[in-house]
Amino acid sequence: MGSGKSTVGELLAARLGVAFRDTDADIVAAEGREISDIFVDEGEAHFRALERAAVAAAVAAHTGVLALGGGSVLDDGTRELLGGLPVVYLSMEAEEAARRVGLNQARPLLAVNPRRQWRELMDARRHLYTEVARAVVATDDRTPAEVADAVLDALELKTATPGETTPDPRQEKQ
Ligand SMILES: Nc1ncnc2c1ncn2[C@@H]1O[C@H](COP(=O)(O)OP(=O)(O)O)[C@@H](O)[C@H]1O
Ligand SMILES: O=C(O)C1=C[C@@H](OP(=O)(O)O)[C@@H](O)[C@H](O)C1
Ligand SMILES: [Mg+2]
Repeated sequence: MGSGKSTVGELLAARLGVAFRDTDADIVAAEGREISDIFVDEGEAHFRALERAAVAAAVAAHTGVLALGGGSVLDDGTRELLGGLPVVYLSMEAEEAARRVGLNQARPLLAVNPRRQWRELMDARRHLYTEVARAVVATDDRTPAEVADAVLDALELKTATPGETTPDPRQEKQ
């Protein structure tokens, strides 16, 4: 959570000239409510069932860049579906995670003690991210645009507009 899957995924799709999709956004759109509300109303197990279906639908139908939620790899079937696909694990250290998502209420699994919860989740999941990943890209000291460039390098992908660097959305807003 917070490594930049949604942010970098969108930039990467723009660089490649392909569509972007995010399974969390698919779930929110289909359910008509926020992820935190799904967790509160029906619990994590229900969210995981929605997520499993959302990932399967997106992997079957989508051509382009797909951002998953950080817990989707917990599902055995999902990890199988990802086998053979160019999956990128965006990594970062706990300190950076706390800076990025520590005060953000949108992630129910980090609601109480973000730094500790993030560490515990990573300790339980790191091997799963490594298992499904074709490439691992560290994000700590990189802007989202630099992460997108590193992903392109790691997967040896060509951009739709060669020679152009990815614009940094935070700079564009100023
Ligand atoms: N490389 C980065 N450097 C600094 N902040 C980042 C970086 N990547 C993402 N962020 C910020 O961190 C937060 C979480 O990013 P997000 O893309 O939602 O992560 P994820 O989808 O992996 O949970 C957002 O506020 C985003 O702007
Ligand atoms: O890691 C997790 O268990 C989760 C990650 C979130 O997505 P991001 O990884 O995009 O933050 C979201 O799916 C939900 O809050 C649960
Ligand atoms: Mg996300």
